Amino acid sequence: MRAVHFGAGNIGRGFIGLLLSQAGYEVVFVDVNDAVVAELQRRKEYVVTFASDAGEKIRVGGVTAVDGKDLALVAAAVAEADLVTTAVGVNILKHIAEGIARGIERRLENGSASPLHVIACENAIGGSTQLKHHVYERLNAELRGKADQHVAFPDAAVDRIVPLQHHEDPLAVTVEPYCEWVVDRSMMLPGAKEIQGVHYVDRLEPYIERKLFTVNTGHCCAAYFGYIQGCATIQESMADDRIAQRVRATLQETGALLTAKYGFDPADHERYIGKILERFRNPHLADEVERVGRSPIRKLSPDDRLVRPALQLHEQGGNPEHLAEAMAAALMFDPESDPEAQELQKSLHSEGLERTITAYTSLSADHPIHRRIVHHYERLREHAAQQ
Ligand SMILES: NC(=O)C1=CN([C@@H]2O[C@H](COP(=O)(O)OP(=O)(O)OC[C@H]3O[C@@H](n4cnc5c(N)ncnc54)[C@H](O)[C@@H]3O)[C@@H](O)[C@H]2O)C=CC1
Ligand SMILES: O=P(O)(O)OC[C@H]1O[C@](O)(CO)[C@@H](O)[C@@H]1O
Repeated sequence: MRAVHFGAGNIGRGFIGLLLSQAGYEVVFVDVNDAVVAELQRRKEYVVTFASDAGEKIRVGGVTAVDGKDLALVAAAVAEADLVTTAVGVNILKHIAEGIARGIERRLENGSASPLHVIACENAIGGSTQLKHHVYERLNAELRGKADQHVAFPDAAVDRIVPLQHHEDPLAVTVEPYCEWVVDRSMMLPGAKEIQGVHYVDRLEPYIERKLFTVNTGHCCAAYFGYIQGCATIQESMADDRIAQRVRATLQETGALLTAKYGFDPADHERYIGKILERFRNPHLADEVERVGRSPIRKLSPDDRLVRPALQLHEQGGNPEHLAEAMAAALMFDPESDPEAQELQKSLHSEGLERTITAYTSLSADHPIHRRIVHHYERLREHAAQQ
C-alpha cells in the first residue's frame, strides 16, 4: 500500500507519516523543501523521539519523497497512490490542488477505478472539503462526475503537539506522546479500507469543534498572552499563574458552549480541559509562542478557534468575555517574521482598531463581542505601556 503525503514538516513526519508507516503504508512525502526532499530520498528513513521521561525513539522506514515543484512527478505519485493525505497548512491547500487534480485525471483516464481517499490533516473545520473544492475547480465536468464515484475527501481532525524542530538532522522530529486522528466515515467511499490507528466516526463535527475550541483555542490564548508578557515558550507562559488562569477561563467558556451544544458530560469535559493544560505544560518540550500564535489573521477568521466559539456562545446567551480578551491579545501579536501579524499591525495603523476588527473577524462595530474586543485591546495596550 502506498500513501502520498503532502508536507514533510512537523506533523507530516512526526504524526501522519509515522502512523501511516506503522499501519503498513510505504509513505511518499511531497514537499517543496529541497533539503528535506533530498534527505528523505537518500536515507529513506527518519527518527521520531517522544517528549517524555523515557524519551523513546522510533525509526520510521519505508519512506521517500518527491519534489512538490515538479508537477508531473506529483501527478504520477497521486495516480499510483492508495491514499493521499496532507499537512501543509490550510492556506497552502490551493497550491497543492493542481498536482492532486492532474493525478486524479490520470487515474480516471487510465480507466483505473481503484478508490482514492484524500484526507487533509490541517487545523481547520472542513479541511478536506476545502481541498476538494480547489481540486474540483481544476477538473472538467466529465472528470468531476467520474471523481464523484471513485475519489472521496473525508474531513478529519488531527491532534498532536509538534513544536518547531532545532536538530542538526533535518529529518529528526520530537513530538508529544499523545495523538489522535479522527476521520469522518460518512464521507468515505463504500467498502473503504480503514487505516489502523485512525479513529473513524459517523459525525465529525463534535470531535473537530471539541478539539479546535479546546486544544487550539487554549493554545493560542497561552501564546498571545505569553507573547505580551515577553514569554518565549508556551511552557514559560503556562508557568505564569495569571496567564494559566486566563487560558482556563477561556476554556470554560468554550466548554460551556460544547457541553450545551453536544451534550458532553461537564465533569468529563473538565477532565479533558485539565489534560490539555497538562499537555501545554509538557516540560520535555519548548514550544515557541511565535509558532503557536502564528498566522493571527487565520486564527481571528470567522470560522476559526476564537470567533466561531465566541459567536456560538453569544448566540446561546453566554458571555464570551475571555474569548474577546484573547482576540484583543491576538491583535497585539506582532513578530516581524510573521507576515499575517505584520499585515494586522499595518491595518491597525492605517485603518484603526474598529475597522481592523471588523475586517478580520467579520464582527460589525455594533456587535457586543466587537465592543468587548475594543475594550480589552485598549486595556491591554494601556497595561503594556505602563510596564
Ligand atoms: N505542528 C503541530 O503541532 C500541528 C499542526 N497541525 C496542522 O498541520 C499542518 C502543518 O503544520 P506543521 O507540520 O506544524 O507545519 P510545518 O511548517 O512544519 O510543515 C508544513 C510543510 O509543508 C511544506 N509545504 C509548503 N508548501 C508546500 C507545497 N506547495 N507542496 C508541498 N509541501 C509544501 C513545507 O515545506 C513544510 O515542510 C497545519 O495545517 C497545522 O495547523 C495540526 C495539528 C498539530
Ligand atoms: O497549526 P496552527 O493552526 O497554526 O496552530 C498551532 C496549533 O497546532 C498545534 O500544533 C496542534 O494542534 C497546537 O499546538 C496549536 O494550537
